[in-house]
Amino acid sequence: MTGMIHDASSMNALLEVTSVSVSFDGFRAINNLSFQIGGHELRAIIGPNGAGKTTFMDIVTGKTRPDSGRVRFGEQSLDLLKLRESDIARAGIGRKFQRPTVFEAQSVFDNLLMALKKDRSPFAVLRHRTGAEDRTRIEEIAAEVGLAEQLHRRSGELSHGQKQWLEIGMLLAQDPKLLLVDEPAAGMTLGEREHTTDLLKAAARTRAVIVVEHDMEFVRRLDCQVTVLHEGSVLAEGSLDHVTANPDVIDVYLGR
Ligand SMILES: Nc1ncnc2c1ncn2[C@@H]1O[C@H](COP(=O)(O)OP(=O)(O)OP(=O)(O)O)[C@@H](O)[C@H]1O
Repeated sequence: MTGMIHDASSMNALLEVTSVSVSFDGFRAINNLSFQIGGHELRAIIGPNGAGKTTFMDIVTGKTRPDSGRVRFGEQSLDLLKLRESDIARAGIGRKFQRPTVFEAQSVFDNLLMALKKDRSPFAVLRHRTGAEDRTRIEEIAAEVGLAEQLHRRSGELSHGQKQWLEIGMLLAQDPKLLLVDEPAAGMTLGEREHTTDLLKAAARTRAVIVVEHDMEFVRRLDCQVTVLHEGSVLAEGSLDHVTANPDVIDVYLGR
């Protein structure tokens, strides 16, 4: 039965990581890791410090090359290990780092416009007159991330949470098929966290979203499948209740 479930999911997988390992100075940060995610899925990745969460994202985005294993992406089953970081981004994988990197001197609108036009040269963006289509798309994205009322504010004036949403909006402007988000709840107020969960859930209706997060309450609110990493491998997978009831998970992660 397990085999059948595995085959069925692998047919629909957007990202398929198979038996990947990487060592740094003889230390195995990722150890025979396999992982899959479907096209319209929200997934949380949790695990203690040093479990390999960041290294996993580095491998998927092409920042780190594994020593062995396979990483396939998309309908054409692209071999990501053959692509450069920039080509992987262009193939549809967006990554949000913990610290927001918006252009603070520019308005929210201009930040979104720049993200929308990212594939064009900077000169083309400068010469380009914002058409009605761009304007509509920017307004849609702003509404989606909860910044519809802030479009003409300078980004530097936004709260920490709003800057994070703007950056998620900038990634959405690129229309990625897979979005990787690193600890989005860090430093946010309760209200901001709630809005962030809604936003990520909505984004995952039309794409795959992987959220790496330490905050269990936040993960609970995401209400999605959870993958627990430990020592560079998948220790458990399933609903949050399922994985937190797993004795191995309790031992290595929650029991500390
Ligand atoms: N470039 C590197 N050189 C040497 N060791 C590394 C390197 N990158 C990661 N490591 C080691 O690999 C292990 C996994 O690290 P990683 O940052 O992926 O874990 P993590 O789960 O993201 O941890 P955290 O929750 O603390 O961010 C750690 O022991 C780390 O020290």
